[in-house]
Amino acid sequence: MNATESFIRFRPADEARDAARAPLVDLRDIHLAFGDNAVLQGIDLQVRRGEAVSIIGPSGSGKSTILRCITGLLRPQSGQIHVSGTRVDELRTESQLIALRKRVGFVFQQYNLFPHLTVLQNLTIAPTLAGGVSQADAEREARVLLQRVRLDHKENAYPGELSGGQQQRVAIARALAMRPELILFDEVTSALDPETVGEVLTVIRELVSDGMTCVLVTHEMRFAHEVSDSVYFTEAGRIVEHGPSAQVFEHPRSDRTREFLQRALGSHSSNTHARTQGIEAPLHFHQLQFAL
Ligand SMILES: Nc1ncnc2c1ncn2[C@@H]1O[C@H](COP(=O)(O)OP(=O)(O)OP(=O)(O)O)[C@@H](O)[C@H]1O
Repeated sequence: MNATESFIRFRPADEARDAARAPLVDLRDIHLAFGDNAVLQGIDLQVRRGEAVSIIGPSGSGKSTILRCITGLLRPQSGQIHVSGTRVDELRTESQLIALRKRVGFVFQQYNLFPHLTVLQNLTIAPTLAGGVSQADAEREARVLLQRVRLDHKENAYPGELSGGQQQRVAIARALAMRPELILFDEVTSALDPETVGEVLTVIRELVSDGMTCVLVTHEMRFAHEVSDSVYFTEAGRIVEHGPSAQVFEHPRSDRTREFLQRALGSHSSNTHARTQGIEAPLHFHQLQFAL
């Protein structure tokens, strides 16, 4: 695979065959408590390469905690976490955790951009400092990624000069700049004005359709239904239901899932299709490879 292909992240056939055998993310019987608050009580969760997986459920049910375990920010009291062949729950040193986080992108509700750096500098700083990429290559890739999230005209702007949706798209591009194997999205639209939610969802939808492995914690139920290959419904630290998106959303087996979805979909006025009209025509990685 040459540098361009690796950056674009198409999945060759042999990788797809390997992926069918071993999940990229594999959580087995995870237990985690904060003091006497048992937050995760036997979580089993798998994500295959190229899959989009959503974790949905009531507030406080442990969704964000699961993501933080995957990226090594939290260590469970028991259970195993495998990410791309690494036993995350056994990592001990800071350098091991940094190496993991280069491979696992994490986009939060808060954008956490460096306010004193331009958009382009926000994208190049980690690849050049931690990724061993030359400044010229980092800038070239950053510009492609900014085109990818339709912010190429903002490369010299500072985060404070951007809308929330634009800042979140920079945060997604910054995660991509590390060439992660997967990206975790933790309620990335929750803090946005309604009119900018659609532009962020459009970017995520395109990543999913281009084969980026994604784990989404979201309250955007219609979006989760649309983009996910599989869905986990959590309640009180347990997986109550898991299955293909169509099954969980259209034919939930558990009464709790059904009740939750009725409430969430009923009370949520968003219309995914309407909300994704926020930005111009989709631009895909396979188009961008010619720009590299
Ligand atoms: N650092 C922490 N210290 C103590 N308790 C915590 C910590 N982080 C999370 N919790 C608790 O763990 C539980 C699960 O939190 P978590 O954020 O994973 O839920 P969630 O399903 O993502 O909720 P929401 O949808 O509201 O974001 C909650 O009871 C929360 O208060």
